[in-house]
Amino acid sequence: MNLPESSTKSTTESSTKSTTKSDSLQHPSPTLSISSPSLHLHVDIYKKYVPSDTLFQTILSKTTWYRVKYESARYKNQCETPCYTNFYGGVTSTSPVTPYQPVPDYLAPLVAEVSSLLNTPFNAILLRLYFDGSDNIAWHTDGRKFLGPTPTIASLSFGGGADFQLRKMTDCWPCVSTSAPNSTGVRDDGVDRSEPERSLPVASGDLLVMHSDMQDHWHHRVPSVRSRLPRVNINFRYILPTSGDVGVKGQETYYKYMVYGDHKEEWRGGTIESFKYERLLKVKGSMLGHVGGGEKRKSIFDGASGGGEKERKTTSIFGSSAAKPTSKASASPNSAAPSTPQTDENKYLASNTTVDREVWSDLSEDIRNGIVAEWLGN
Ligand SMILES: O=C(O)CCC(=O)C(=O)O
Ligand SMILES: [Fe+2]
Repeated sequence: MNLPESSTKSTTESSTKSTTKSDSLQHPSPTLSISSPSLHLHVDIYKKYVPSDTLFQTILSKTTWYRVKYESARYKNQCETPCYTNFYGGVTSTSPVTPYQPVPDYLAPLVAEVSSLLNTPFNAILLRLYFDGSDNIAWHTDGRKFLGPTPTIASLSFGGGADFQLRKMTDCWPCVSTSAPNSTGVRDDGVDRSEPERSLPVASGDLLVMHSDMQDHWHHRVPSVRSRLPRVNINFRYILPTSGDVGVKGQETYYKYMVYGDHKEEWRGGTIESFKYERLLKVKGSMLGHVGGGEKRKSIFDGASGGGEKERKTTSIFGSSAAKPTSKASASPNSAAPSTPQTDENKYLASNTTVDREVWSDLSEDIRNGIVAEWLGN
């Protein structure tokens, strides 16, 4: 928030998304914009959008978290969501049957600021607490009818870093169908295996935005990792007020899977199990001990992506792939030994797995494009 205007926007293929709004003087430009209409891939990243950890601490101390339990209609078994959640807002606060919790006062200015930045009047937020590295969210799309055809989804991270991963779909779940234009006629899982997965490291304060038609073509997830410091994610959604019953039902679904699961009445009665961060720390805190003196960020290349799946080729723009010899920036990050000249390029390559906003901005256009092109698999 209120980042200086010095950050430089980098785009590939096209830069159709305008950031030159009338109030752009107050808003930062994305640190990085991925815009590939042919791949339907549209991601903007604002590194360190929130520069301090104050808000993170406030969220941790104030939020009531739920670990939602429900019976899966598909698998007919008891499920528990794989991280702690809560949900606020939505289109209606008046219906006696529709659940609604107002956005807390201390988060309202943030919602207003992100709404203004992205020109989207977000009216709902979804909070997730990944207490440790085992908490995760599986492959999914955020596309829902009541969010409109090309929803802008903003995702703000605090605390421990994570790999935000993307995989291309031939026809996005849940609408996998044999009648899709590019369907082979065989019903499959809809994953486009010809396209490498992407992995974007996100750190505390980073705002990641998916927009345009991306939810129809890409899944995303945050996999388990061997260790991670507690991480909070705020996801900003705009439920269309005009979406009528569909919107109200959609809102209810969010509350079901983020708040009360199959225990709506207990929630209403105030007896559903909930968690405060302090309590979690007391009960589970010792497990964080093995994180040791600090969190170890792992790139997907060293097999720490977790999730128990067979890994496919994944590229990382901020991680070690940036050091692969497909661009001028071909030295290994570790090769930035003391004797290496401290050029911007070398500083970038030496900069761990997280891009340094200043260094990235200072890289020449062709190096940035080379790295982005590599990330896109071009
Ligand atoms: O934690 C994240 O970065 C992503 C969360 C997410 O995808 C969601 O809430 O839909
Ligand atoms: Fe999501």
